[in-house]
Amino acid sequence: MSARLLIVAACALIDADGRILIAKRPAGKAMAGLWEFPGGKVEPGETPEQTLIRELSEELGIVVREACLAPLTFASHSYPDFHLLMPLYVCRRWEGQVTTQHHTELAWVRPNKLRDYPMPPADEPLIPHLTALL
Ligand SMILES: Nc1nc2c([nH]c(=O)n2[C@H]2C[C@H](O)[C@@H](COP(=O)(O)OP(=O)(O)OP(=O)(O)O)O2)c(=O)[nH]1
Ligand SMILES: [Mg+2]
Repeated sequence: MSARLLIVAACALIDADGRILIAKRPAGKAMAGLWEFPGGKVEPGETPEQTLIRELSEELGIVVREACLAPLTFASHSYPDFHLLMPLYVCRRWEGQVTTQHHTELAWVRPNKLRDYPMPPADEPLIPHLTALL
């Protein structure tokens, strides 16, 4: 069996208090209502870092520099219709105010509270990496 491989770049923004930004996926999209790390599909010709700079601007209205994106870990998860490969970056420095341009809701959450927010199944193995980091 072979599934389409989808590469999605995602980012955990971390604030000065060590809280992580998660965002509720909008209604009408796959996995609506689940909490995710902002980001999106890596488009043809993009590096994952370029994808994140674009997506964080589109989705949150902030400006992120490539030097401020640090790779942390990745998710590799088979959904029924595709296989998700999702590098997760962390970012502690950005310009502008985080605002919702796309998601239903945003939350700044301590790593030990992430399990209170339902996330896509691909994301669950990422949580211990964030707990270890912070
Ligand atoms: N951004 C993001 N996507 C995730 C996470 N976990 C997870 O399974 N996904 C899945 C959901 C989607 O099937 C896929 C792509 O995410 P997306 O909807 O953000 O893609 P995108 O921003 O490019 O949006 P669009 O062009 O489809 O509107 O990755 C996560 O933590 N963050
Ligand atoms: Mg997205």
